[in-house]
Amino acid sequence: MGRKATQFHLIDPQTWCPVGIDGLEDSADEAARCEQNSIVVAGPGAGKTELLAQRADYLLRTGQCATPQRILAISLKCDAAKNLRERVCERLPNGLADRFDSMTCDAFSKQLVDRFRLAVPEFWRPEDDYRIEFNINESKAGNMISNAAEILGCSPAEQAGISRIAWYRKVFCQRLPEDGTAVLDSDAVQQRMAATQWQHYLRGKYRYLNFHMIARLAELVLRTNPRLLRALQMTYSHVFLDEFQDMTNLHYDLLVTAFRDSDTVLTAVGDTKQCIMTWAGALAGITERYAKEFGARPFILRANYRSEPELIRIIGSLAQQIEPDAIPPIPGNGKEVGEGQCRVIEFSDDVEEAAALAKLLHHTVEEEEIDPRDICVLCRKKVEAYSSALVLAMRQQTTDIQVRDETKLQDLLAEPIVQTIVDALDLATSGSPKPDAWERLQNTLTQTSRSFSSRQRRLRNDLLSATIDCLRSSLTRCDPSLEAIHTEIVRVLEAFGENALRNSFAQYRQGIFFDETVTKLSKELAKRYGTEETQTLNWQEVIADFTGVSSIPVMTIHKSKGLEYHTVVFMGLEDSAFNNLSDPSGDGNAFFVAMSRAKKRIIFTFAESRFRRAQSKKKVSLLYGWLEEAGVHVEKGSDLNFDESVW
Ligand SMILES: Nc1ncnc2c1ncn2[C@@H]1O[C@H](COP(=O)(O)OP(=O)(O)OP(=O)(O)O)[C@@H](O)[C@H]1O
Repeated sequence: MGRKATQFHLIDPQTWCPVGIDGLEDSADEAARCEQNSIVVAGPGAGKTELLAQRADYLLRTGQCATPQRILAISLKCDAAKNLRERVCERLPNGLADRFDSMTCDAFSKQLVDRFRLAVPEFWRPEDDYRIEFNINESKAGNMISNAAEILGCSPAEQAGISRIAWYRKVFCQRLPEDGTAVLDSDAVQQRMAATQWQHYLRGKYRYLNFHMIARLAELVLRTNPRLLRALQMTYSHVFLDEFQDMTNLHYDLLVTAFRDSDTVLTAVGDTKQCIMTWAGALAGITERYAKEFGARPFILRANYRSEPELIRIIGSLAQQIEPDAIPPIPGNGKEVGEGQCRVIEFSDDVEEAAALAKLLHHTVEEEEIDPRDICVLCRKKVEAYSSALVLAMRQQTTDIQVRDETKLQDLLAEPIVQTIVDALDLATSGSPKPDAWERLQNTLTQTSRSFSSRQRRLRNDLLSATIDCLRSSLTRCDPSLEAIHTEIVRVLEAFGENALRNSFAQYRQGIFFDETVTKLSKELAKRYGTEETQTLNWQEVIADFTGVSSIPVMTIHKSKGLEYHTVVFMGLEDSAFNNLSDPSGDGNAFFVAMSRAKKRIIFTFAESRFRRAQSKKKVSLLYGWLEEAGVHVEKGSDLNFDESVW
């Protein structure tokens, strides 16, 4: 079953052509082969992620990225990094795909800090047992100031005039000076408090860091260690930056230190209209700044390969509302006219809305035979609350298809060890062959045994096959207890070697994230297998329920970035769902992201009463106006006729 090591013959750049698609539009083809820093700006569905996957193929197959050099792809979210890695692995054989590292900005920063912790200047050096704490954030700045003031013995007057958010941003989002001791001695009280609070987190009783701090430490370790910096630049001949428009100043600063003025070639792709991270510090005007500071060659793509022509027309109209000089997209498949549907439906309340949507979704799956995973329900926020009535209404349909809040599991499902464990359980309990699962396990085996001899690799492969055989019988007898399920999971981890897994994936090298992930997975599986009312004692059902193969995902717009679906339903085009329409670059862009996830169909809903409260459309009239301008008018839910096809 194992794969043979394969020799690759490099191909001539002239003879390379895109893999798995008919072709690239001219400027995308040029960008895929470009030998200098570049910035590719394109609308939704233009194939920006696809272009990166094709460029990886080009660079590795033609030897432009020559052994032992590697490509580093940086995304903002785990599932985007996973999506890009999968697209590359689908195209390239193992020996080449191995040299493609796809990770989030946070994972990249953390990997640098963990691997080179001892090279961090002493004042800022974290202990090796630090933990990640998401609770260290701007909203806690007041507590941090009080804590630092208490340690320093500052008077209330000294704390009084400090603006909390500005202080937080200064302390945790600006470059660290190499010598922190000097800051502790400085006259500036805010700086002293900052250095004191850093020390509190680095050396206090509990050692916690957040990802802002980690990004800063990563930048510092590169800035203060030229040999390390050089090694990084020599390792990565090419760097890809996906969803560049959402990059924060922290991440941008890290990039500047890491790769500006080096031979590493950077390719950034992005779309300013999809920038929805302003709240998280996305850098205004980042594309212009990058183009200037990195001397990047610009490319503009016009095609939209995702959506049907009617939707592309509406997306083009919205794009021009957001950016008046936006270039209208053109259908990538050459279709001039075709399907595509955008509707806005107004309901009297959320119960009527849920009943109608349940019928529509049921119809889409059963009659149109659309895979539930190719449908998505979006909310601006509070997924659980917005979808609760729909969840109930779906349960009343005569179908197994359910909707489920994907926000809770999306990150867990994107974890490589979770995929590995689930694949092993699936292979052991399925009655049919699962070539994809086996292939993924083999890839993990390759990744975790890079430093092994071929004999050791063979042994590992045999151990994996034996583990799956063993699971086949042990799982059927497994007790419905958390401990018993955890034991089965540990068997899978042992087949790869826990240390080998930890060392192969940056996020698991340090701290407790590996153990936390395994525990979370055990709990999720146990919950479904047998410890609650929903127990099944049937592993295939447990796996299907956990991975959600037959459920329609509900998620926030933020989580849907980079994804695409046949049908998208956006629930709640209402004032209470949107906070910030006075600045259309926030909520307006989010609305644009939602609109552009659909391949064939998007429905927006409004409920006059939701959560038993009257809803209004005053602030969102901007968005209704954009739709109206594009020729999309509001329909009444009560006019829908479910006896005929409502589509
Ligand atoms: N050259 C191409 N030929 C055919 N299909 C393509 C091509 N490029 C991309 N696609 C397909 O179009 C869809 C959108 O591509 P992709 O996700 O790469 O776009 P994107 O620009 O990253 O989108 P977004 O920014 O909206 O998330 C995908 O299904 C992809 O497989």
